[in-house]
Amino acid sequence: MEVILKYFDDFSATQLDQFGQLQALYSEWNEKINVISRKDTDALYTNHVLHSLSIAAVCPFNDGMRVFDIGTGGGFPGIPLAIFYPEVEFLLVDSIGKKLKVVQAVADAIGLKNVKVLHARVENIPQQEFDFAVSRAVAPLKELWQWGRPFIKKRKSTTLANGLICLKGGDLAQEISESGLRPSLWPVDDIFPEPHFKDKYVVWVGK
Ligand SMILES: C[S@@+](CC[C@H](N)C(=O)[O-])C[C@H]1O[C@@H](n2cnc3c(N)ncnc32)[C@H](O)[C@@H]1O
Repeated sequence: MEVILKYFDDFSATQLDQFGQLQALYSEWNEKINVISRKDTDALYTNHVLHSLSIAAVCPFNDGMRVFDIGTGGGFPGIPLAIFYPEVEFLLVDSIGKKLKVVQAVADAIGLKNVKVLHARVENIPQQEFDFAVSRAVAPLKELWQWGRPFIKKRKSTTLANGLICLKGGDLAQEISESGLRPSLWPVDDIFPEPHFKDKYVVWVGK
């Protein structure tokens, strides 16, 4: 938990309590349903919570926005972002129902009111409007954009135009070239200088 307080110092008591409960909740649930690598549960706050919050550091969301998380798995980046932005509405989508059971249980346990989960392949979700799609470790950029784009309202409502913000690692040159897109990239270790974030990027594509 200390690692997130190194970088953010204005959380409310509710947010501190919610972030603080994640360790025990994910340790308990991960024993039953594997949603994060077992070796990672000890590093939950760096590898999962802070990593998710790099999206908030790059692109501040406004109150009232709607954001969907493509392939949220156990709730990343959606759950940390929903704690961070209590006035933003989040839809967390995954095709594996048992993972969403964990997400719903965590959201209920910490009293998150701005999160809904949807068990579906993202290609099949009913048409609706969002300001941003977020995603981590799900699919190549080309596919993420094909899936997310139809749902995103075209407008500039914050410092970046509405679009897709995803977390990716490694050498992205080929993936970007195959996508035919011109995304902007921010190295996560420029935002949060922690060794775990070497070669990890926040990637934004605007609509
Ligand atoms: C490697 S996991 C990453 C989970 C989470 N985003 C994280 O970073 O911890 C990929 C997740 O994407 C989901 N997924 C893959 N393709 C999907 C699709 N087309 N629609 C919905 N979920 C999908 C999988 O079920 C899986 O839970």
